[in-house]
Amino acid sequence: MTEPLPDKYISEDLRQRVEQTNEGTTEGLSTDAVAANEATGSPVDLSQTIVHPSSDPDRKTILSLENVQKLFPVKEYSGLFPTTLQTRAVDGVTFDLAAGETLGVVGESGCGKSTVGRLITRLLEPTDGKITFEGQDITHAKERELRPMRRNLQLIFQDPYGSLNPRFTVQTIIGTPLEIHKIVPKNKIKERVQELLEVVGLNPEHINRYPNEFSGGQRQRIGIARALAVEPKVIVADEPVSALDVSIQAQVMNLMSKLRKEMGIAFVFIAHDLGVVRHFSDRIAVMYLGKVMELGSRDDIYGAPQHPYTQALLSAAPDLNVVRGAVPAERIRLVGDVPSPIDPPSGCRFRTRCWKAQDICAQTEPPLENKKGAGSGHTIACHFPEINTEMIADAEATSA
Ligand SMILES: Nc1ncnc2c1ncn2[C@@H]1O[C@H](COP(=O)(O)OP(=O)(O)OP(=O)(O)O)[C@@H](O)[C@H]1O
Repeated sequence: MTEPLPDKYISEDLRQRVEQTNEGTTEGLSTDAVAANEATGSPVDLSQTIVHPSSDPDRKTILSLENVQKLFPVKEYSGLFPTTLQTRAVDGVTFDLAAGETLGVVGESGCGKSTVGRLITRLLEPTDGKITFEGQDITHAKERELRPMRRNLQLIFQDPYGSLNPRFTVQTIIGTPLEIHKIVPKNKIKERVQELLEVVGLNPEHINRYPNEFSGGQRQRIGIARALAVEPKVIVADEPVSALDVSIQAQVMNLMSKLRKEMGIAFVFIAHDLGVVRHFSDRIAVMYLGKVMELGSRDDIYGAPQHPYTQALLSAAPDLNVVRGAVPAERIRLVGDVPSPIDPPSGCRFRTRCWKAQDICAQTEPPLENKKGAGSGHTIACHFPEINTEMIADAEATSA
């Protein structure tokens, strides 16, 4: 059974923040749902408890990206002299994140998900666009200005092996951020590290162990404890469970679900697996070749997806049991490879693999906007979106 975190784990600052974050929310994540699923080891089913802050005007925006772009210079050696080209890793991404909300970011390998994560945490500086955190423009903030903000913008890495320094003990790994950000007095650091180990389900007596003395799942828990230590407002989790065994994945996901509610943390959850994202996210952004193709609530994306690319991704994952009529009964098979981000197609980037593409798709880039039949806050970048007519018919029949 998952108990709520004891009072000692939560500072007064954090408690007030959690109360503010949860104010005006219809319902939060049920820890019972987490507990029930922990017993079976399966991922959490949030179907009855999900919160959609996007449709909740009381939730305040904590982070926003406006038309953010990141170009990486790459050298090409085709002629006598190398030419410098640009990889358009992220090319005009816009979204907001509300306090306490979880936004899932999905898409195939190379679509720019990790780059978005690194831009948000300002490990990378955007080439263009604007990033705002709590109303403050941090797009080009220098390291000195970023330092106080780093506490609030934490990153959990994909690789639990490479992300922990093998020469440091757990006490140093988790204790250093506590010391740098002066979270607790120096003489209380050890005690606090032990509390954090308990919070993430590790033995506090293992405080003097080194990373190589833990399993992959345990190391990821250490990474989570390190991120939690500074009581952040936003955590970017970049494929946090993809390197773990399936049974361990469920445990780590359940732990993060519990913590995000009880500590009021907003998450940007990056994954290529639509199944993992579904269980963890309030809203989902589907990316393709550096762009967001579709953005909507969990119900929008899994119940009434309108972008052909989202439909193709869902259609390739029959285990997801999406809503009837949400995707064509016959599996959609995407042909061809993802084009190079150095020279993406004109107009709609997905058009070279899209079965609905017409001339306009090569000429005009479709904006990410609300379309007919889509709920409020559900935006789609497509000239020919698919509408779930069965769902609309059902809704009309119910209201008649
Ligand atoms: N430092 C870099 N220099 C040059 N190109 C880069 C750099 N980092 C990323 N890229 C390129 O930018 C594009 C997006 O990369 P990114 O890692 O963000 O994708 P991703 O969706 O996270 O992929 P994956 O799921 O495989 O991690 C890729 O084409 C990648 O090769």
